[in-house]
Amino acid sequence: MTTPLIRITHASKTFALPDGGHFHAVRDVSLEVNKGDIFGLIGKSGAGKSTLLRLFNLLEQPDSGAVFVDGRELTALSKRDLRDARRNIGMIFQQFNLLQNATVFDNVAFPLRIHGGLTAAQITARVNECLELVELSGKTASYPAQLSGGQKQRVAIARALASGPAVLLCDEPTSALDAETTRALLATLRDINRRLNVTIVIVSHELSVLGEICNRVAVIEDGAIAEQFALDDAASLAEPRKTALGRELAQHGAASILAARSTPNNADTEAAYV
Ligand SMILES: Nc1ncnc2c1ncn2[C@@H]1O[C@H](COP(=O)(O)OP(=O)(O)OP(=O)(O)O)[C@@H](O)[C@H]1O
Repeated sequence: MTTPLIRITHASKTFALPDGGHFHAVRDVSLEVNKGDIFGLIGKSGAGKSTLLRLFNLLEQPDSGAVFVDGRELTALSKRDLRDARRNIGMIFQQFNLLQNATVFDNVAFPLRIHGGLTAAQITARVNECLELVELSGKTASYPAQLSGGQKQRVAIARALASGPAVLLCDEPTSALDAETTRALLATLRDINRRLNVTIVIVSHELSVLGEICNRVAVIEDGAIAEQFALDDAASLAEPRKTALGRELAQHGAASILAARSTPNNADTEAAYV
């Protein structure tokens, strides 16, 4: 049986507006993400995707509701314990958010140094391991300004993975990248998910991005989950969809399943067993 690694129950988030009013960015959202999932959040601009994602590691505090990650209720932790729990949740952003005056090595070492507990030799070994993972071993001494967008995002991924998290949150990770770099970055994320068993939650407004790597998606409309379904399951894809985005994603998923079936290896497997 699959276990939920992340569980959000009845979370809501309201922002105060300058005119004294309030804006409900997230409305009573409950969802579960299973261990090993690549879970996508899609929706129009302003639908509340990023705010919802930022509730996963409490970068935004919900007004009500609870957030559980890997068996701990984040919403019940002290500041100190939350800092500790966040080592289990890496995050990357659309604009990479690297330290501009630090080298690639120091950017990746940053979370390890602030959390303490590791020797300089252990930090060096871990940083090198993470940079190897994202194929940037040759760039340790470079500064962010000397890197391409794709390379910057790879440094951000290495930094997010440095503390060995179970979860990686990705907020529009490919929006600033061209199509080819996007494909390569998605392949890296898929590899991290499979090889390291890191559960990924990814926000995007690009259908092709989520269709490419997610096994499960939720469509966000007006701060709430309009629908969610599996993209890798033909039965789930065949069910009627409530939203236009859901319909398009389901078509994308169905096409991917068909394409996978018609690749020579799978055709051989089918021929051998059917
Ligand atoms: N700190 C804030 N204060 C006030 N309103 C906010 C704040 N953060 C977000 N909002 C509002 O909440 C709504 C949801 O924002 P959010 O960034 O979560 O949407 P999104 O679906 O990720 O959009 P996009 O795809 O454009 O990034 C928007 O209308 C936004 O203006």
